[in-house]
Amino acid sequence: MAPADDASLSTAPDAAAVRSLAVPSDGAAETGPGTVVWHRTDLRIADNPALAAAAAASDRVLPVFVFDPGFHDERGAACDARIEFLHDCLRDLDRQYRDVGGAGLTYAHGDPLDVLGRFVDAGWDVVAGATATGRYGRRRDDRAREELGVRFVAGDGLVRDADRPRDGWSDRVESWFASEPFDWDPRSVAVERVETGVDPDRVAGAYGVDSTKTRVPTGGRGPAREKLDAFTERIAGYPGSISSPVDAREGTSGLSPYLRFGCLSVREVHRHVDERAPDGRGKSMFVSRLFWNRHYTQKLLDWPGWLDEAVNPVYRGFNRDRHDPELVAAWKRGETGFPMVDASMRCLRETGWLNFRMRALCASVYFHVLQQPWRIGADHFFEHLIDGDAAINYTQWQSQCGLVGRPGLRLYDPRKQVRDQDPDGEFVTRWVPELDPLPAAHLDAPEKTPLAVQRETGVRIGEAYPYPVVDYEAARSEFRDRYGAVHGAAAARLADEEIARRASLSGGLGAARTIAADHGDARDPEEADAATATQTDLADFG
Ligand SMILES: Cc1cc2nc3c(=O)[nH]c(=O)nc-3n(C[C@H](O)[C@H](O)[C@H](O)COP(=O)(O)OP(=O)(O)OC[C@H]3O[C@@H](n4cnc5c(N)ncnc54)[C@H](O)[C@@H]3O)c2cc1C
Repeated sequence: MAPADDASLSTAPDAAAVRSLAVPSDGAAETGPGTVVWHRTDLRIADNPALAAAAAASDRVLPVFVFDPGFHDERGAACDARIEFLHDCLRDLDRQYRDVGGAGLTYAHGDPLDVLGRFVDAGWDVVAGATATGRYGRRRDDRAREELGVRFVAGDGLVRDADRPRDGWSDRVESWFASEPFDWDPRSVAVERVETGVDPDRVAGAYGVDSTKTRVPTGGRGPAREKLDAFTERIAGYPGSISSPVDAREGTSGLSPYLRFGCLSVREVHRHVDERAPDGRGKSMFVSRLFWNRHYTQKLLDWPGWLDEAVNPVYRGFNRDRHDPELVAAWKRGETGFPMVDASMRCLRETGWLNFRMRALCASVYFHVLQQPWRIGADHFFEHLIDGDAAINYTQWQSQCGLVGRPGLRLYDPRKQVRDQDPDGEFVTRWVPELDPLPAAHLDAPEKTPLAVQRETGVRIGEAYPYPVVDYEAARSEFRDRYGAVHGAAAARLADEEIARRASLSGGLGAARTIAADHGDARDPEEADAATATQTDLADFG
């Protein structure tokens, strides 16, 4: 997005406004004016560890969201639709505070350290929920802790207090799911607010936020609860609707953007489904996804480098020498000549959402077939996904590409995905309308359509729609050779404790050592066709 009149938004609130917040006359001055709750990705007042801690510590809390120019200006990695979704969530958070009798949410703007520093100078304490972040966020939070004394409150189910976080991890997460939510009593604290002149509309105007995406859900806790209720009703149909990109749109929960911005806590979702959904496969599969959410987030907590470089050093720079900007552009635009990939990439760009299988397919074709550097692809996803969550997106990309060094590379065949997941061509022709006149039988590989059919339907491959940008079989086999040549070395590196820790496998260091022992230095990686491979089961989180 282009900043429109960024200059009109200075750092706010200014120090005078912060000082002007009246200090209560009841002696609270001795303990300071109160506690600021710095909201980040926890845009709710229920089951919020930082808010509960603030309310326990002070009679006055002041909830703040800081619009950080680094997120909103040209350095920001989020598409406008994700920012608009965030803005919905913030308006909703403001309402949540008002609904319980508080004054609402304070919208601040500027470098969070500058903004929070003004409160600290005026005597306020600051608390925030601890979150898993990449290196930038970790540096920011470290500075906030060291320079301003910000207290980061854990309570998101991730393991922070153990030398080996993966030992007994699933038991700990399970007991966190079962534990009581964080609570606070709005009648026992005054929720304060300071007027800053900043609000989501002004920020949108100042930074030129204006999304062109369609079908983007409305952010906020209200819409999130509606989705959760509706999904709980239809959960029995969940297993049958996960894989097809058409069925998944209405069949999976649609909760990912709400979980990403913390409109609901993962624990709240777990509890709701546990208590209200009928027992069965749908429920157990869904609950295992909530574990995956925590599993991938734990990975980023364990190593902030996931966003920047391959977790296994052997794969650092893999595909870099093959970087071809035209191939990357064709993938981004949805013009690769592989209809399922093209439909998915156009759908991602227009709606900001794809189901798991299509995300995995696009990542696989990008890295294994087009053989392009993984980070560019992962960044593109992260930009366009409404649920773009650094912790899940980059770790999933590395897993799907095979950068960890585990055996069992998942190579998705884009043509098989059409036959299996979209046999009538509904998804493909919705997003690649130029193929609509072709009989569905040719949609898996339009380039093989007999010329007579091309003439008859007017769909000339090479004109109306491109030939595949690479020869699929040749590229796949070449990738296997290149990958296989170094996989043994990569697996062997998992014996290195430092690498094993950062890989943060669900089975801990033991699992990493077993892979190194069984597969280290092997000549060929084991391969599993993703179309038949099953994903990690809940039982694997031991
Ligand atoms: C390359 C790639 C990138 C991805 N990037 C993201 C991302 O940025 N943000 C994101 O939330 N999910 C991401 N996912 C995981 C998954 O595709 C989405 O969570 C899911 O499609 C969201 O739709 P839903 O909420 O309807 O899912 P549901 O099937 O209803 O699942 C419920 C919740 O479980 C969690 N979940 C489901 N599948 C996974 C998974 N495989 N890994 C981790 N958590 C999971 C999510 O929080 C999701 O909202 C990615 C997957 C891949 C392969």
